[in-house]
Amino acid sequence: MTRIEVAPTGERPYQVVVGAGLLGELAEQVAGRTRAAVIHPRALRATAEAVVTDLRETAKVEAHAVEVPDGEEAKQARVAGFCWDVLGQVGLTRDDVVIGLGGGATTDLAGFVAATWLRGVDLVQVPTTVLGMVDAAIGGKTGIDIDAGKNLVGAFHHPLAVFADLATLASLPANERISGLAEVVKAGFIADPAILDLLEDDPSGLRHQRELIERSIRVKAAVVSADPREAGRREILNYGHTLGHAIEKVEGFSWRHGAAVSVGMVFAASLSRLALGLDEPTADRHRALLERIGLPTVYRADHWPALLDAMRLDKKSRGRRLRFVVLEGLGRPRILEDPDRALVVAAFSEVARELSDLPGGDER
Ligand SMILES: NC(=O)c1ccc[n+]([C@@H]2O[C@H](COP(=O)([O-])OP(=O)(O)OC[C@H]3O[C@@H](n4cnc5c(N)ncnc54)[C@H](O)[C@@H]3O)[C@@H](O)[C@H]2O)c1
Ligand SMILES: O=C(O)C(=O)C[C@@H](O)[C@H](O)[C@H](O)COP(=O)(O)O
Ligand SMILES: [Zn+2]
Repeated sequence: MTRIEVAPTGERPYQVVVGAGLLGELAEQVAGRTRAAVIHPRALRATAEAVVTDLRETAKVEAHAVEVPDGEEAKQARVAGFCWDVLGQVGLTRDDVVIGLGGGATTDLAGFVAATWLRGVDLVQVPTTVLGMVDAAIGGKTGIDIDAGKNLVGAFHHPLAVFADLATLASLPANERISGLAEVVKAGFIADPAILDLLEDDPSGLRHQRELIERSIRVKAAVVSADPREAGRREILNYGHTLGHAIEKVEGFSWRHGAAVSVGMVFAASLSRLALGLDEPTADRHRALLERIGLPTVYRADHWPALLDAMRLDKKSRGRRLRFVVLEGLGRPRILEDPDRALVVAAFSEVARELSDLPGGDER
């Protein structure tokens, strides 16, 4: 078992525990509470039942399963409302705890519910996807989507602990694992290039899975510890996300997050080359690696006006100015303020394809 500390300035420090079979650890964490609400997606009903039984029998906690839709469908105001109603019915108090069990969509929702219920109750995150383990469950960003865009409503609310149980990944579909690898690649380009070497050695991410997960967690833990509320440095975790989130919005949240971020990183690498002179081998390494992993690297050209509109509501924007995370070099991210529009269009043209030239299949 590995324990990685997150020590956000001004907040209580907590651990990300990585291992296989962490139910006992979870029971120990919540023992002493009266109630726990385990928010989980439909796909994890059996796992949630096992967790609830264990919490009741081992930790003597009155645990309740709260089932929400799978994936992004859960990140909606009406689903948060459903969860609040259930918490009201079971009488969850400020001494009790919300547990987010699932992928990033579930942990984002559960975190938001915990942040808002009674103006904030304790939260424990149990990510069950690669993406949730390396990114979403850590760092306290919680939220939901609205028609105007991705994650536009939310709160910062750090968990008490994160239990990344590698055994849960056994049932994860391959396309979800691949989507999660996009955030692993992001961690590689912005902070830890050894991650890129490991993925180039085995693009499935399976042979080096544990090392990839732990290295990515360390990147995220270091960044959010230094800047828990995104006053500055934390923005680097948004590499590839300005265009990525816009794609998710324009596609009605039907694309996987990692797939959208993958296209967004190829775009950001092109912008880095055009605006800052990022060296070509590093820029080209993005597309080459993401394609080998099986992630998309192109997007339909005709959606550019809608993407631009969506990017204006990105949380990094200030007034009318767009801001992007770009690379000066490998592992050297920075913010690019209000770049010349011609450069942004030129970078987009490198990922843009006519509809007839787009690959078929379920690339998203
Ligand atoms: N808060 C943050 O810092 C942060 C960081 C990165 C991403 N995110 C968010 O995370 C979300 C994406 O998360 P995700 O990629 O984990 O996808 P997801 O939560 O949508 O899960 C993908 C699918 O896999 C199912 N699933 C989850 N665990 C499973 C398992 N072990 N076995 C079988 N099926 C399982 C889910 O029910 C869902 O259908 C996006 O909404 C994104 O915005 C948040
Ligand atoms: O933790 C962060 O900070 C991130 O930006 C991590 C991202 O991978 C993640 O997708 C996050 O939800 C994006 O946040 P947002 O503030 O751009 O909505
Ligand atoms: Zn992300």
